[in-house]
Amino acid sequence: MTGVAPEVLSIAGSDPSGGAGIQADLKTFSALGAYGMTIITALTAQSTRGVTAIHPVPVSFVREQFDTLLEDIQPKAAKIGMLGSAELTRVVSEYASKVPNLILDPVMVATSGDRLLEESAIVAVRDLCTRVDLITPNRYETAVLLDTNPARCLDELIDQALELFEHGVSRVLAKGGHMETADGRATDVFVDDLGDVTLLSSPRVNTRNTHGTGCTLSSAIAALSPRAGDWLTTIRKAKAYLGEALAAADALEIGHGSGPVDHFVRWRSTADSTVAKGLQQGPLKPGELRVDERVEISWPR
Ligand SMILES: Nc1ncnc2c1ncn2[C@@H]1O[C@H](COP(=O)(O)OP(=O)(O)OP(=O)(O)O)[C@@H](O)[C@H]1O
Ligand SMILES: Cc1ncc(CO)c(N)n1
Repeated sequence: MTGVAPEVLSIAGSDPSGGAGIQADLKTFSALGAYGMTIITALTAQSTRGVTAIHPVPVSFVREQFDTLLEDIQPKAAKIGMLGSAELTRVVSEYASKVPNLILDPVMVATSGDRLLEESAIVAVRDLCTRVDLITPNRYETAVLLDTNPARCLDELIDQALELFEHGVSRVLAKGGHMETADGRATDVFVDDLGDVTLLSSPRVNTRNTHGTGCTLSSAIAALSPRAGDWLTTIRKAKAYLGEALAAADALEIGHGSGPVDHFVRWRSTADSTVAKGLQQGPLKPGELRVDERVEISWPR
């Protein structure tokens, strides 16, 4: 049965501050018109300032969540975020073949610098990378997956993304959010299933409020993948959405650390003329709110 909103699943950890993890994923799914569902792998005690504790969900209960959900609902796409441990990574791997359009964000460290994946889980994460349709590692995660040093420039990031592809990963989006480039842009490297490389570059938003950008991007790709067409188009649309959410992040004023992006920027800028006006008049030029292109969905529906 196909309804008005594709069923999209987030397999991830909880962030009580609402900017990353399953909370960010559900907001992103909703903002982009998908029907969001979750399988929770871990609870974190976390704020915009950092992570103070992690409480993993028992492996048997993660299995129970999968079995119960999949008996009833077939997701049209899913994203995998925080896994925490090797055992949880292996359990999620068992279910990888049951979900189409599967995206793995190999979360290792939070924006605050706190570890979210045990060192001993890396081998299992490498194996999971070869069982999904797309992986979205940042510069640091790309290096850990390859057991090498983080790329110092775009050329090195391209080489590393291609190396992951050669190791049997279907598609790679190596994110350059953490890399300083001379042109001051945020550039990601996409390697498609034929090994062809496309650079996706967007204006760098000058903000410290980047908590959950990685979660938001992988969720946006999942939310759009059942409808947007090919992977490159889907990723472009997801980056466009994230660019707008990032550009509006400062206006949210949430927390005292690295705050979240504004997942509902599109709703706000159409529904609330005061915010729309603020966005136009803020430090950003209006044209910079658009990254590559807009997603062709109207909101509110
Ligand atoms: N300041 C910025 N301006 C514009 N785009 C950005 C900025 N920072 C990150 N991005 C983009 O956001 C996406 C996420 O990239 P990033 O490298 O920050 O991922 P991440 O480290 O996994 O995120 P997180 O901080 O949530 O763990 C990428 O597409 C990247 O290019
Ligand atoms: C639960 C969770 N998942 C992922 C991230 C990465 O941003 C985070 N900070 N928290």
